[in-house]
Amino acid sequence: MGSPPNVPTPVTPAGRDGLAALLAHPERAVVALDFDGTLADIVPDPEKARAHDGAVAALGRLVPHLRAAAVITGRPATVAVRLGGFAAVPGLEHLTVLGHYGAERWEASTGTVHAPPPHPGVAAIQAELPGVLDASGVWHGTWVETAIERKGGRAIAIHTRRADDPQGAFERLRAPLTALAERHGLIVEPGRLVLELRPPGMDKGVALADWIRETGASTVLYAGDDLGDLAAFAAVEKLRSEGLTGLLVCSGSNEVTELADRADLVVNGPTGVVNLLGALATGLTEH
Ligand SMILES: O=P(O)(O)OC[C@H]1O[C@H](O[C@H]2O[C@H](CO)[C@@H](O)[C@H](O)[C@H]2O)[C@H](O)[C@@H](O)[C@@H]1O
Repeated sequence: MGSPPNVPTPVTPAGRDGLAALLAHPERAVVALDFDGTLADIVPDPEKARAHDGAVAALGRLVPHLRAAAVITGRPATVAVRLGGFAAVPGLEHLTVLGHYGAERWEASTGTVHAPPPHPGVAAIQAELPGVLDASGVWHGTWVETAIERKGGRAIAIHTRRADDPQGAFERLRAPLTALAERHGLIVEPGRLVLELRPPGMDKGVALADWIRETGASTVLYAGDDLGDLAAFAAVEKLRSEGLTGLLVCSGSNEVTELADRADLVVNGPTGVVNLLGALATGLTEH
């Protein structure tokens, strides 16, 4: 099957193979997508993020053609389900949402979440955090009132998007928050104007590779926008070296460039991702 109309051509041979395999045998292919910045536009208040217009509808049309689909996100799984509107959607009856970088798992088929016990370091960090932030020299102004995202007690994210100098605040907080995380056995996951303190031992690459293995798929499309997605990109690159076919899609932004350099296809943010998903769905439906 040639590429359907409105499906952009990947710039790499491996990406073109991945796309061709997905179109030829969608029943052997899986699609995995990041949430913030990929399926949802970046907004100043994390609680106000929502799936981009048409995202859920496009997924609802595409996913029934596929072996499986997943959202892999740094958000708690239930938060992504709520903000994305992924529950009880026709076509998404078997969607999987892997939250907290893969540590949590929500299944649309049952509505249940599996999660490990919270890491004790998170509570300890929560207690020490005000002192560390006060000592940073940037922790003042109205932005601080909404900058801490508690993430269900399983991680803590400090957002600088609403600071007067977002990048400056990010840089100034990075070292003290890294030291704080390390004191309590956590790691710092840097993202788009966010520093997240979270338990080690899981990342989107491990989560994606395990899930692909579980589905038995031979082709994967992965789309992401942020540094946390690099592990998933690396996992797809490794699986490709072992014979799997795959298409790496970057949801492009001017905040993060690292993924664009490694992607087979760069699209214009969540709008471009939704257009791609919709065009794939249309192509597979009309085939
Ligand atoms: O893995 P993701 O689904 O991409 O989640 C990563 C982090 O995304 C969220 O923060 C980002 O989106 C916010 C809403 O648009 C934005 O305000 C913030 O600047 C971005 O970094 C989320 O709030 C974090 O908890 C996630 O870890």
